[in-house]
Amino acid sequence: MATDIKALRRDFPTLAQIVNGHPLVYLDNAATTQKPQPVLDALNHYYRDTNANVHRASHALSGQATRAFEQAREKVARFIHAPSAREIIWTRGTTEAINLVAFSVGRHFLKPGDEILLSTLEHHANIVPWQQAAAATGAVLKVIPLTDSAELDLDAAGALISERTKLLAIGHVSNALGQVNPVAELIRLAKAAGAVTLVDGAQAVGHFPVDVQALDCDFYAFSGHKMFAPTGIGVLYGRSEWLARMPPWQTGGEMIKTVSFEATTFNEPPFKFEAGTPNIAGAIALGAAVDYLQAQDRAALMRHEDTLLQQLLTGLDAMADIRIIGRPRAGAVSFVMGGVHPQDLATLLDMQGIAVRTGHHCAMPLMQALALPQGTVRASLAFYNTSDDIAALLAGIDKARELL
Ligand SMILES: Cc1ncc(COP(=O)(O)O)c(CN[C@@H]2CONC2=O)c1O
Repeated sequence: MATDIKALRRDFPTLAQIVNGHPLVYLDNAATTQKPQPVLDALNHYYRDTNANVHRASHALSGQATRAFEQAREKVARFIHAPSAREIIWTRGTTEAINLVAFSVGRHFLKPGDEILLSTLEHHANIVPWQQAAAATGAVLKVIPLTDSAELDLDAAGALISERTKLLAIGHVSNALGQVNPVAELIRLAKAAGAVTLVDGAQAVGHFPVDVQALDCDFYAFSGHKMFAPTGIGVLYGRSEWLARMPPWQTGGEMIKTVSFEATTFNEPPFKFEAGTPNIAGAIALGAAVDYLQAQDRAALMRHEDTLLQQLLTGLDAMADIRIIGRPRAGAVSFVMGGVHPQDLATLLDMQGIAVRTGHHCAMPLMQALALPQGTVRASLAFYNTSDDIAALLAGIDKARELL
């Protein structure tokens, strides 16, 4: 049965807008995705019907809120095939998830001379926390270079991995170039050297199924707002053996067992890592986003997205003044138009109702490596985009060219 994309689009109210006198063509999904009505309803239902704080329930509303909150955790565990919901920690997003590991693993277990292995493709959220951990511990960063086609150089990665490699932090999908990294192979190589492995999955979970057990990573981080859920809620999956060893990174209420002025004992994971009142509505709505995705034929949606990607790549390739950067395979396509500042092109596209992103995409080291000081124009897809959206973008570029 073909997936009816036009019917799915009706689930996303924001897509029906008119922008600058034109129907919205939303191609900035790598920045944040739109939210389906069931996710919006879940937010509203919590605040309208079951609003209460969670855990330590002493009344009916709090019991309902706690059950919904913990059911959402169970849903996320199943969504990424984690062995247990106890390995699912709610965070504000990918950035906070990575900071948690950089603090509770990096700063507590790294020693002078230890090596943290990153890649040139990383988002700042998967660079700066490790830089801070290295500065605090005397560990050093090692960076996997790019090939001539701007892809991660797996051979170079193998040569960089040694007994000094104590932590690998790698993006699953590049937010800037839409490249899918060989994370399973990198994890295998790093684990063989005895390293801890973290995957930044921000740009993966909204596009294809993720299986943390198949990947065999120790940590997997992602944001709800990249997978059709609200902002301010994200997930850190952590292998239970590591969560048991890690000290808490924020302290206060919820994350304790006992407190006295003499000493404090901490709660068990995941609660040890969830200090204070959590984003209850966000977590429940993330659970609703998981339900929504799992009710779809995700293989069909992936085929649809890939068809759109090929349509876009073919159209851009046919333009003599457009250069596609890298080899995009999921979500995002970055390109430059000869001699035109990316923002100038994006502004002319916005005037036609077409939303794209420009600049360094929080990947300054990547732009430096690619000698793109002005960054790129990035169009990024989701399953609710259509062939008409791609055609509108390509026509919009042609029209912008006439105005430049
Ligand atoms: C690969 C990757 N890692 C980490 C993050 C940080 O996520 P949070 O902001 O949710 O913590 C992002 C955000 N993507 C940025 C946000 O806007 N445009 C982007 O490409 C990302 O794409």
